[in-house]
Amino acid sequence: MPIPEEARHLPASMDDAMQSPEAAKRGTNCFGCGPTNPQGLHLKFVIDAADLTATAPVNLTRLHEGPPGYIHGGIIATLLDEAMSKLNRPLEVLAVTRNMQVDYLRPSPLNQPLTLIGRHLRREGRKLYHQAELTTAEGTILAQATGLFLVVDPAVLKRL
Ligand SMILES: CCCCC/C=C\C/C=C\C/C=C\C/C=C\CCCC(=O)SCCNC(=O)CCNC(=O)[C@H](O)C(C)(C)COP(=O)(O)OP(=O)(O)OC[C@H]1O[C@@H](n2cnc3c(N)ncnc32)[C@H](O)[C@@H]1OP(=O)(O)O
Repeated sequence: MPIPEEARHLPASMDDAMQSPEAAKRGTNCFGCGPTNPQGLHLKFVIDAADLTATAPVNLTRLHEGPPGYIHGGIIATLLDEAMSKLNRPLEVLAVTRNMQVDYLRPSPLNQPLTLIGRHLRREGRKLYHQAELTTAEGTILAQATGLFLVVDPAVLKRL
């Protein structure tokens, strides 16, 4: 399966490196957004390259339950991390999470349409500062995170 646009973490300049069948197989297996990962969250992001945001609808079931009726906190952190990581492509960088801080403001319900959004705040050299939120359909913020992502040399891909 070719890697769909919403499942890409790499800058467009690296698309050629992801053409081989093996790279495409690995590139569709991300736990957050990979369409072929049977255990994955299958998030589908829309990227706004002008605003530098990545937005995805979320509606999880008991498979990801923590407190009864609510999303597990570790899964919430995953959602927020994933939303921030999606900013690689509009920023034209390869970057990975170095540090993130999560604030769980309210319990995040299962079986309800929620919105996940990642936003780029600023860049200082190879340090990218991002922010992400999980909100209700009405816009109430349930959880938020700030993240430090570090730009890495695209040559690391060859070593993996
Ligand atoms: C992890 C694999 C790496 C290879 C990636 C290749 C392909 C990846 C493909 C797609 C990539 C994108 C995402 C796909 C997957 C999932 C999506 C979700 C995102 C993730 O799930 S992604 C996985 C989790 N992620 C990691 O697995 C990172 C493990 N990690 C490392 O691989 C190293 O850590 C690295 C290379 C990042 C940096 O290593 P390094 O040696 O180059 O950098 P160093 O340590 O020198 O720090 C540099 C400057 O950051 C400052 N600094 C550090 N910590 C700070 C803090 N807390 N607050 C403020 N500043 C801080 C220092 O103070 C220094 O600052 P200064 O330069 O000013 O002195």
